[in-house]
Amino acid sequence: TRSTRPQRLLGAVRRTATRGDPRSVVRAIDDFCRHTEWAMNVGDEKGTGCILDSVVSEVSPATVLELGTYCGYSTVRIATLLPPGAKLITLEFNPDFALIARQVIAWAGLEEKVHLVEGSSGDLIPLMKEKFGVKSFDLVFLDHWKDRYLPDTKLLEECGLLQKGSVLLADNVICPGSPDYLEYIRNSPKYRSQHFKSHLEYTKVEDGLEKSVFLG
Ligand SMILES: Cn1cnc(CNC(=O)c2cc(-c3ccc(F)cc3)cc(O)c2O)c1
Ligand SMILES: [Mg+2]
Repeated sequence: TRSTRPQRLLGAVRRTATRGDPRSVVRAIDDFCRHTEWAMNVGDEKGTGCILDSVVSEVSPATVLELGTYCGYSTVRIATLLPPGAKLITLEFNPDFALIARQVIAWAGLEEKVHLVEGSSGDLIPLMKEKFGVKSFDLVFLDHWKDRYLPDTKLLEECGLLQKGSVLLADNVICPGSPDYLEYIRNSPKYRSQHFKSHLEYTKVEDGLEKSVFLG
């Protein structure tokens, strides 16, 4: 049967990226998605040097939560920039995506820094403290189902997983969009938000990321 897009993306990584070199893995996926087949990776405009990379470097987080692994592109981008000893927990609901992402993360040589957990964010977030020994997250990257951004943010608050200064960075707040999340986070006295205009990965379609600092 025909391969899936994530399988073809993994093939491109294996063919063109150097094992153990995360930058070459990111470049291989960007090249594949720009020239061969689009895929919903945050991409090199919202990723490269501008927003995602600069926020990660600025926060220099000890603990990161990523919601929505997909093929592991942003997982590799973020993990590459983490200080020694830092941990990234990434949640993926789709087992097929998770299987590909594990191989992409392994090819990049980042298994030590990344803990990929399969399951729904709604089920897993309440387990972060007891099962994963997390006190709180310094950075949360939201990139999963857009209608889960708001409920999962409220869940993170309720579970005491955000502390003063924790940063939430949400992809796709314009396209596909997450209007209820934007409405909440921009009007809540518990957050200070900033919008970074950009484009949908590998296209000219308007998109953007929302960076929100939890004020405690
Ligand atoms: C199935 N699934 C598993 N994970 C998810 C969560 N991610 C998205 O939905 C997502 C979608 C798009 C997008 C798709 C089609 C289109 F025309 C325009 C935008 C872009 C992104 O960056 C995304 O993160 C969906
Ligand atoms: Mg996205």
